[in-house]
Amino acid sequence: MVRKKAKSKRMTCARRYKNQKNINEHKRKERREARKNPKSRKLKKDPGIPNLYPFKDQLLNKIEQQKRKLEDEKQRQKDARNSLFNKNRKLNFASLSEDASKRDAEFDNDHVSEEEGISTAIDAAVVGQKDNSRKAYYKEFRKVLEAADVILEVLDARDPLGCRTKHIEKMILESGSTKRVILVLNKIDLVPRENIMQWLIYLRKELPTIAFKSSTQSQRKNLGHVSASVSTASNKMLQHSNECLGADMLIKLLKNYSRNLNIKTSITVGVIGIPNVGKSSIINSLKRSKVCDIGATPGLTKFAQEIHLDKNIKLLDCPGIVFTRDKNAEILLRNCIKIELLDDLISPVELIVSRCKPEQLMIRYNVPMFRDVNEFLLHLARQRGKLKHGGIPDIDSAAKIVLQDWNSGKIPYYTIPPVIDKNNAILDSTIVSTWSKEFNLNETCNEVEDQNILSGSKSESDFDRVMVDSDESNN
Ligand SMILES: Nc1nc2c(ncn2[C@@H]2O[C@H](COP(=O)(O)OP(=O)(O)OP(=O)(O)O)[C@@H](O)[C@H]2O)c(=O)[nH]1
Repeated sequence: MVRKKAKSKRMTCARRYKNQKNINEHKRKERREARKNPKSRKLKKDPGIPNLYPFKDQLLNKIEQQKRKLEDEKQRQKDARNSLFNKNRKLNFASLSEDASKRDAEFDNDHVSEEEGISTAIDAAVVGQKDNSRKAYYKEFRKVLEAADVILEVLDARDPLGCRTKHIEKMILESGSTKRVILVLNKIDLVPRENIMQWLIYLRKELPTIAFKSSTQSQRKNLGHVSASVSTASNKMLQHSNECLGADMLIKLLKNYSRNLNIKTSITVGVIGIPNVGKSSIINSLKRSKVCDIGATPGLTKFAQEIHLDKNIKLLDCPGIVFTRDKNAEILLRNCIKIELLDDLISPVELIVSRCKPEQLMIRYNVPMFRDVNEFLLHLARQRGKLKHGGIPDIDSAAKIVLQDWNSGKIPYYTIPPVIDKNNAILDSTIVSTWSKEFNLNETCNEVEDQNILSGSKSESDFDRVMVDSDESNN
């Protein structure tokens, strides 16, 4: 029997193109229809098991049992993970200390004596947050701490004490190791210059401190530096510039240290601080190119990253860590916890509203007079079109807007340093004088250089300010 030859499906190009065009047109039409009538896009609801099905009860029981079994299994795995982690935590200390002992035996001894303090930190870093990655961040943080010769502790100039981790500083300094700590007061463009000067005086009583503004330029390479030696007049023009300020002074300090200690190889400089203070931005500014990812979301840096600034200086970027279990409104205002992880968005906004003048918020958000935070958020939600089904104002979305503005500096705020109390000082005041020679502090970090850096920044009279109490109790 002769088999009939199958008909070829080949067609002319013209026909194929025409078919494709028709298909595209059809899909476009479907999309348009779906946009016009979103309900039609919804998946059909599962009708469930029909009542007439004779074994409905048995089937439902079986499903229920399976569900319960699955939940039990999940809980069991969770418990096992937790107990394993608790067991490992102590081991981690031992192994980390072992590494440290290779570098510096004394550091290790003190570290063990500080176990209580660090344990609190690790608890804080791991427990009580929905973000479990903090455990990994803490490990990276320890690595940086142990590898660094000089540690740059980055503080947000708007609330330096709120960002400071004094127990870590104390642990490093009292370990008797040769590690040095420099405080970097970043984001000075968000604070009036008089206030920065006050903070520099306050902080320099305990540790070398420099004022810094990271570059916020968007290009990948050739990020600009402004030298402190440029004239005051031209610096004034930099008031709104995106270029970096203070990099020269910082590099000079590090080079002085390397030269004075006659270090032939490179020095390792660890950059630490709570999330979002600008650690990665500082590294990018020093390197003059975008070598680290930066962004307004806290917790962007996830691993320690090594960057070679030049043959003498190696920088280590570090994930930011919050050293407290507490999640009170004060801490939330430091932008160190992701807004998405907050259970209560209203309390921090309430704190902001209580600190701002009502007129300030009314002008900024173009809302009418309000009596309390709820009324303010209702106005704002309506004004910004943040509405839920049925036109109900979405106050959570409105609260997010306010928190984002607070953190990005659109609502300007700053803190005043407390009165210097020698009896209350945690760090020994002799530290600065001892280190002064190593860093040539008197030559590099003096008032004239500071004035040069700050001459372009805004003065107190230009600020419609919000005053915040300087609170370090949570660190
Ligand atoms: N205005 C201003 N903004 C800055 C400055 N430095 C950093 N920022 C901004 O602050 C935000 C956080 O900067 P990052 O460098 O990502 O901060 P980080 O400390 O590395 O953050 P994590 O990776 O979360 O630990 C970014 O939106 C930066 O643009 C500064 O000097 N001035």
